[in-house]
Amino acid sequence: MTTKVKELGESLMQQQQGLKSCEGDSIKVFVRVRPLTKGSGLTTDGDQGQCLTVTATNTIRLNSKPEPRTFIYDHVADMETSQDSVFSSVAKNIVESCVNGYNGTIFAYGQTGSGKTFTMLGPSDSDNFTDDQRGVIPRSFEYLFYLINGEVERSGNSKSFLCKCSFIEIYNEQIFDLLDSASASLFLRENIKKGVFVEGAVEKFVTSAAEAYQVLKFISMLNYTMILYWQPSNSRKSWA
Ligand SMILES: Nc1ncnc2c1ncn2[C@@H]1O[C@H](COP(=O)(O)OP(=O)(O)OP(=O)(O)O)[C@@H](O)[C@H]1O
Repeated sequence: MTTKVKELGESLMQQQQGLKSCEGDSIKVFVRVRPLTKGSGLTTDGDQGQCLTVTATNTIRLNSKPEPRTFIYDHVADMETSQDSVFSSVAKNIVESCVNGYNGTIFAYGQTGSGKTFTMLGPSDSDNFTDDQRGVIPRSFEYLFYLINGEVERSGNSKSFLCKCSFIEIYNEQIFDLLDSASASLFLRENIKKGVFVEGAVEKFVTSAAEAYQVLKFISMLNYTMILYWQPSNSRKSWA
């Protein structure tokens, strides 16, 4: 337990040092503390002392020895925080900005079993488009199309939106198209009109949250794990 607390402390320290170098608030860091679920090997095994405590909506106290340490983030979700509440604090503003013409990224990072897939997609054994526990991605699809439909209605159909989605995997510093498993690795390009883009990646047109979710389901059926960033050396992966 002590080693675990030390490792966690070092990891939190590194994250905080990274934060200090970020100017302004265009990058926000949210922490979610996952519950100790039965059967996952992540219970406290009789030792009821938890290695950290959420002391405020933006603060974690690490119960380290000899002194506890406090870390501050933009937002901290505790073990009881619902999927809906995580969506509201993490993704809602980004989806709204997106409809107003700004780029946005939501990136989940954490060690294996820490809850990235649960947070981003939902429980592994459910239909994550209808489940109450569905995660940030299906909720973002729904909210995006809710906002789009509202805009179109308010404009008396004079406004229209075009939505396309791509799914790519970055593995060993190569980019692969998950919507075209036959394609060779792709290249990242940049131009004035499009900004940064992946040349040749398949783009699927979608007109509703349900359609966007069907594309996501297609990827899952192919047994891909939607890994957009992968560090094979320590088997950590991230969702974006
Ligand atoms: N906040 C939570 N509430 C309830 N269960 C959770 C929560 N977070 C994670 N879990 C459960 O913990 C287990 C591991 O979570 P998950 O698969 O999301 O981790 P991961 O970070 O994606 O792991 P990996 O990197 O190995 O794929 C799953 O059974 C998931 O349902």
